[in-house]
Amino acid sequence: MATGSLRAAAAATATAAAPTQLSLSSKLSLSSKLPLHPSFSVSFHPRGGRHHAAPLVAVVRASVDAKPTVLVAEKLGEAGLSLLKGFANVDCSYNLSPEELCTKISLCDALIVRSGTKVNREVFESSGGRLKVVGRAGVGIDNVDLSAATEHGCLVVNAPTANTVAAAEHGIALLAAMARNVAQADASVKAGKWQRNKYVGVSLVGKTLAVMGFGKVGSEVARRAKGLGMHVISHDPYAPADRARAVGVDLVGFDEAITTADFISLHMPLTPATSKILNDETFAKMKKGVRIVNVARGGVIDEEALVRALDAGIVAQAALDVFTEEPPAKDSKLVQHERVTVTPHLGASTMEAQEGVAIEIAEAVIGALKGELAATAVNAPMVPAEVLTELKPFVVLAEKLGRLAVQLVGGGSGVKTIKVTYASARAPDDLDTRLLRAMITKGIIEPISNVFVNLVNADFTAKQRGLRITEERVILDGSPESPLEFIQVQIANVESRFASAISDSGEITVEGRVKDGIPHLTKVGSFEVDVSLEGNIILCRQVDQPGMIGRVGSILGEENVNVSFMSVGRIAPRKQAVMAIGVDDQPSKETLKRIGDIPAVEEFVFLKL
Ligand SMILES: NC(=O)c1ccc[n+]([C@@H]2O[C@H](COP(=O)([O-])OP(=O)(O)OC[C@H]3O[C@@H](n4cnc5c(N)ncnc54)[C@H](O)[C@@H]3O)[C@@H](O)[C@H]2O)c1
Ligand SMILES: O=C(O)[C@H](O)COP(=O)(O)O
Repeated sequence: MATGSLRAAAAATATAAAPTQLSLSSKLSLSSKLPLHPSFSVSFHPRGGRHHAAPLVAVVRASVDAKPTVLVAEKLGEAGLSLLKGFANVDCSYNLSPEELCTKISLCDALIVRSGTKVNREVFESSGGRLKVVGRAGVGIDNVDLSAATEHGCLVVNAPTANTVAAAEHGIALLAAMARNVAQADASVKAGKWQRNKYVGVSLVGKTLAVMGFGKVGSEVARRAKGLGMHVISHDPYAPADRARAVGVDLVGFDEAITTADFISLHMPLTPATSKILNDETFAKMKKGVRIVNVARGGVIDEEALVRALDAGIVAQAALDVFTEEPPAKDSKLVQHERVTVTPHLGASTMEAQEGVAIEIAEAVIGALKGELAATAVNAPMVPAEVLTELKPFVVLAEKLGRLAVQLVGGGSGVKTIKVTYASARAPDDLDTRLLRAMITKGIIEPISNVFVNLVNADFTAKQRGLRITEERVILDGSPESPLEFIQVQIANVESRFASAISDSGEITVEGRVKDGIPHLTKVGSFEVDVSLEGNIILCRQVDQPGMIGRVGSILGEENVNVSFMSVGRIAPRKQAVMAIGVDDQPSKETLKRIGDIPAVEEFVFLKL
């Protein structure tokens, strides 16, 4: 095999149907050079973030001559708007009907929404591939169809931190207001009444509060409730117990939480698992007289069941900021219920939070449009920023190897099985290959389709096209300074336009390395070559004999085709050899014919990078 002694071969195998969600769109790409789509280029900039891991994002940079257009479909803070205006054409169109949104979206590169706009599949389909980023100016992304976004290669980013405190404060406000009947008493006084006995409340101190979902908002609510003298427990199957313990909160099971609580405050996302998690069955288990606060999502409560539980006296009171349908029907029994306090989804609505969210989302959207990594990507895999930095040249290598391998396929058997081998001195779990796999997929699919592949949609697209990509690790001896020694891409069960590209084991095989930061092709079939992967490549198989390099070189020179690199790999002197020639320009058909006509040339192929 290639350089480096093998300590052990073969490790983890993965397929294209990997756990991350990935998909595609036009004019989105990951490579630093995109000859097919010259108006967009992409770069990788590791960006430190609040999180230890920065996501790998399919990102785009608009060309200098074309300012991107950002549609802001819901009210956004001024600070965010002015950031956006410094970079893009900004169209603030609020209260669009679904039809109007679908019409406008085909003219937009990015869309910014809050929770009031449904970004459904139709929106992505209507964008005609132009929409590259959806920015959710807030946390919950349940109004964005993530599968459709992924399938269309559209990145979704959110603003997950700037409204946390506002939501927690609103939860506490509702908790206290509910316990002391503030809203009902206020309405009563304004109606000219003075009902001091009717609005006797309950105290919070010493009561048990169950925080359902110990994430950003839930933990802030817990901290504040502790300050009010409440006994706080929490249910969150995914939260680390030590983080809860640090706040003085015990994590408990779902049933324990709902059966022991005097107050239940909901702070989990709306997912299939949490949908209607409070229902007839669970209300029946609660303490009689329990009080419920919901500043998460309306859908986590079965609202009809809540009305029944209120009427049955199981639930004494509820305070709700969010509803299954927003706005709820005017005659909603729940909203009109005497013991229910409601607000119109105001959790994030403080001046401070809205300015913060606007800046957070504007930065994320601009960053994504510029080709930077988005720290808040929702539908792209997460890989630590430092890993991205060191993988950058291998990312380019990976795409180019994919591009070369697929162009070597001939006949009509169809590409189905791709094997990628990563040779590295790193331990298997110390090399994240998702980005590399995505780029190989891009390299393989783009030359043979009109599909544009990026990190968001690579695995999805591969799966859709029935490509089976297996990954194998070769563990090399030596210094693990560099993340990778070489990458080998093999396409099995196919014929080749260039028979010499078929290795002894029967697959089209190309292998490459990074030398001084530049990707090189170092093996074709069983032939060792060395040509930098820049420009385009001519591969020639000939009988090894003096003067061949000169003859081919002079034909290219006469036709004004600039040669950047040449290398010959041979089995033995005077036997067959493969010459790899890097050329800056695309040679004309006549030029290629002249090369093919050289008597010693047995086969040749021109490959675009
Ligand atoms: N009303 C508002 O204006 C407003 C403002 C901000 C956030 N929110 C909503 O509040 C919720 C929480 O936001 P966040 O920023 O804290 O999110 P987060 O992701 O930081 O926290 C959510 C927590 O819920 C937990 N969780 C997931 N499934 C669960 C389950 N089945 N049972 C219990 N816990 C579960 C997760 O482990 C996580 O710790 C979201 O629904 C968000 O949309 C509403
Ligand atoms: O998920 C969120 O961030 C909150 O529900 C806020 O939604 P909003 O941006 O529509 O106020």
